[in-house]
Amino acid sequence: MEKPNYRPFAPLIPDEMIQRAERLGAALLADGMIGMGIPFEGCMDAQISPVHDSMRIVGTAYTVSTASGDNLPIHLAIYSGKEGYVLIIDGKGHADHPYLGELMTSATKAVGLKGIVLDGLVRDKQALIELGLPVFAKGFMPRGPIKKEPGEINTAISCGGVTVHPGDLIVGDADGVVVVPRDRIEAVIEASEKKLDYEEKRKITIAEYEKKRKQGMDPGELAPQWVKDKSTEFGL
Ligand SMILES: O=C([O-])CC(=O)C(=O)O
Ligand SMILES: [Mg+2]
Repeated sequence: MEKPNYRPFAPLIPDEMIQRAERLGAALLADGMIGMGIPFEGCMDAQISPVHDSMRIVGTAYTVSTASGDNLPIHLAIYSGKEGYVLIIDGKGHADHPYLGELMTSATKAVGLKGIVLDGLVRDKQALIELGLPVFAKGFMPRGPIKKEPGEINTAISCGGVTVHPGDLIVGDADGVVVVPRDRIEAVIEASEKKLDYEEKRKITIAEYEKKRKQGMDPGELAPQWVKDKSTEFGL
């Protein structure tokens, strides 16, 4: 029998980059990908959402490919999992069975993996919330999974409409999941940090405007420069 396509782990993304990405979150990283030619700014399909809004994940991609509700490859990937990686599962959007639940998520947590992103369904929702390990999926179903084929591990996959290579940066939070290609991480983080500076300044301007207005003072202008430029362009 032909050996399954199981590849070695990509190196972990350095801690310094992980910490910078943690401060940014999914939306700012998606902004950082604007204009870089990365399809859909690396954003997975909106149906892939956290089991609980408080769940946040930042880590290095460890990929699995499977289909038709078959969770055998996911079991095999979990038990050879390593600390610091995020399990990214291409479940082909299968909607007739869930792929995993409480036991597999506890095992994922036990081996030190940072969480799970799955293009498919899960079960045991309440237990997953209590476990607290970040799990991102397309929804829930109580039915049992299937166990059949070995699938693939650590190959390039598609998850939520985005290509994911082992070693890519994965960031998920209440807004959804973004994938930053490995060779673009530094450039994307730098662009996202610039956007964060802009947003922090903008929040101060908005708060000052509100305070002055409430105190009966002239609050000045609220529209940012780019809106004023657009207004001029349209003769407003
Ligand atoms: O039974 C399974 O394979 C999936 C599941 O519910 C669990 O991981 O708890
Ligand atoms: Mg279960």
